[in-house]
Amino acid sequence: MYMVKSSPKTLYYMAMYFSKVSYMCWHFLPQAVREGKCQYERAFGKSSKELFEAIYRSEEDMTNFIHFMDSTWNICGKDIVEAFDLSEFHTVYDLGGCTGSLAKQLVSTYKESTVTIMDLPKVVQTAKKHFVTDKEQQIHFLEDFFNDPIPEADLFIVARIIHDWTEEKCIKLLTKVYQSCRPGGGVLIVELLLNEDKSGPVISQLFSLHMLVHTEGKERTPSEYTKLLTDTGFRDIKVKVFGKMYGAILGRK
Ligand SMILES: C[S@@+](CC[C@H](N)C(=O)[O-])C[C@H]1O[C@@H](n2cnc3c(N)ncnc32)[C@H](O)[C@@H]1O
Repeated sequence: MYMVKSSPKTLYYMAMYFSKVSYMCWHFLPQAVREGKCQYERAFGKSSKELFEAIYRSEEDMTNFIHFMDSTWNICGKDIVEAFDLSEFHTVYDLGGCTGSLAKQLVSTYKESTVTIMDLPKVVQTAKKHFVTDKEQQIHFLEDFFNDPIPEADLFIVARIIHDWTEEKCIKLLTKVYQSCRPGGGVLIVELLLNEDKSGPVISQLFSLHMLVHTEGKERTPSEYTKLLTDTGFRDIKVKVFGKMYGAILGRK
């Protein structure tokens, strides 16, 4: 079910990414801990100044990564979209929504909603060509969330985005989201959550190191996410911990 490439629940691409990319960066864990930074340059000789240029080093690397992203939500996307009742949010933006895997789960649960994905141009191109069919008319695409204006909407999804970036960039993005959010609208953060005292779960701790060796970010506790949201203007923060991999946090404007 999980290892065969053609299975609807395949984790083949995740295994390939971990063994071909993550493993190479983990090799430099001591340096990452000492320097507090990503190890792409040592592992692949590619500067990580533009993080996703390093992650998408080649067409093959990009395709593998976005397949890996896609596969997660085929397995646990339903839990995420049902964590809160999202039926009142009709215009939804999935920022860094990649192939549209979570967007598909959302529109299949909430028939009245449309989702626009904002992602980097080459991801958008590949997603349109290979992942989203013409039948999925509730799904649209736009580009760069850091540099382009984010249009007004009822709900913004930021799944596995905040954990990629520095505090400063997270604040910049969430402030933009707050400004584009309609009054009464919301933001849904989806991430692996650490216990408040950071004593676990082991999977979140491991992923926090994983983020250290190959991104600018880290995993956080529910109160750290709550603070990021309240600092950028959101209120009525609700947290849903499933006891599985990912948790969800909803903030309102
Ligand atoms: C860790 S992946 C998460 C993908 C997806 N949200 C998910 O949970 O499967 C981060 C995503 O952010 C996208 N991304 C990175 N920089 C971006 C930018 N400036 N504007 C839009 N998307 C960006 C990447 O291409 C990638 O799809």
